[in-house]
Amino acid sequence: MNTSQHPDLGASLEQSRSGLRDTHRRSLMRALFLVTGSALVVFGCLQILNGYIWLATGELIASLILFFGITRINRTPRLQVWIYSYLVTGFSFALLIMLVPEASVSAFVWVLMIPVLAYLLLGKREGFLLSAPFMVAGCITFYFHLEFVADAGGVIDLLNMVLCAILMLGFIHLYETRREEAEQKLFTLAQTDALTGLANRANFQSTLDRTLAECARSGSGFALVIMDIDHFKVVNDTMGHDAGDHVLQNIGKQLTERLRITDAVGRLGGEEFGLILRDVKLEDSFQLMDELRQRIADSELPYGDALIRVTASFGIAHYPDHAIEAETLFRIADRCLFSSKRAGRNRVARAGLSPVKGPLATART
Ligand SMILES: Nc1nc2c(ncn2[C@@H]2O[C@H](COP(=O)(O)OP(=O)(O)OP(=O)(O)O)[C@@H](O)[C@H]2O)c(=O)[nH]1
Repeated sequence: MNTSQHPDLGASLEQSRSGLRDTHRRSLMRALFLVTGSALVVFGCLQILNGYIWLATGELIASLILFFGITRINRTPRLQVWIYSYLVTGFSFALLIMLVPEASVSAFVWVLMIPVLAYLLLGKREGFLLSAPFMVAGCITFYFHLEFVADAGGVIDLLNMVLCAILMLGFIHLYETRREEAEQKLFTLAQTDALTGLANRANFQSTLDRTLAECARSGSGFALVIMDIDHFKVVNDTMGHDAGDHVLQNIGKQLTERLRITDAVGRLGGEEFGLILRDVKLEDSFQLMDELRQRIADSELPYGDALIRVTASFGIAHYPDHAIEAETLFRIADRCLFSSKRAGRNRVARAGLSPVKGPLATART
């Protein structure tokens, strides 16, 4: 049964593991393109004044590519390719500058920017894999650049650089790990009903929308079921709210245990649950729900010294037999549920047919 590992949630988490969310990554890339593109124009002009025509040409061409990138980055489906191209070229270029014998010591501060950009744009795993080798290469280049590493001043410079690079990488790694965990927790909370652990209404609705789209493509059918516990108020009023909560949790468990992994269950609110049964015919979904109804009616739930018995009513709408839109399916299933309740409760009703009679509802302690 598919609840907490909701595919939409999975996709969101996958995006979260790539560093910033897509829209933020695009904004950051645009800002980076603008800043580096402009800086390259300035550097290019300075190189011309210094007489380094080839270097100036390279920098000006790179700045043109970056300005072109600003116009593309918002719409490109290949965001990851753009990010990798930018980071690998940028980091390699920074290393190249550091390798030039006349390079200023200040050029090496860019080594510390490597993990910041890589983690923000690629997330923890890929960010580490990309930044670690470039940072090591930067530190080694710095070592050779110092030349007089044997004297105390050189050793201090080298240690400052290495320590700062390690701390930078470590802190960013820790920060990104915590951020991913917090985001994962928030996603789960936002999509889950806290009491039962099932998908909440919004999560269930998006599963229904996705199921509709998939079934429209594959041509298969599914059933939307709305289930409501009968006279649930009596349980709350006679045994207390905690007993009511206990019943809701137990019913949630019974539903998830009985259904297939490809099916979905959610708590729509109060004592109402929603079920999506994939690849079933109307008649089969009816049989399955009647079996579930009987199982709920037969079970006795221990609570303290008492045994609680409840019954439930069901309404079924079938895609595509009854409707092909989520809203209409919901309306039909709801109408069927209402007719089950009106006919005496503890029943299953499907659209187009009259409710099938079952034994009367009971709530007994
Ligand atoms: N314990 C508990 N009770 C809840 C929760 N959410 C809603 N309820 C209660 O569920 C009850 C629903 O009552 P009604 O809407 O009258 O429905 P019912 O008593 O089940 O009657 P029918 O649906 O007509 O069979 C109310 O007493 C609500 O307070 C919850 O999270 N926990």
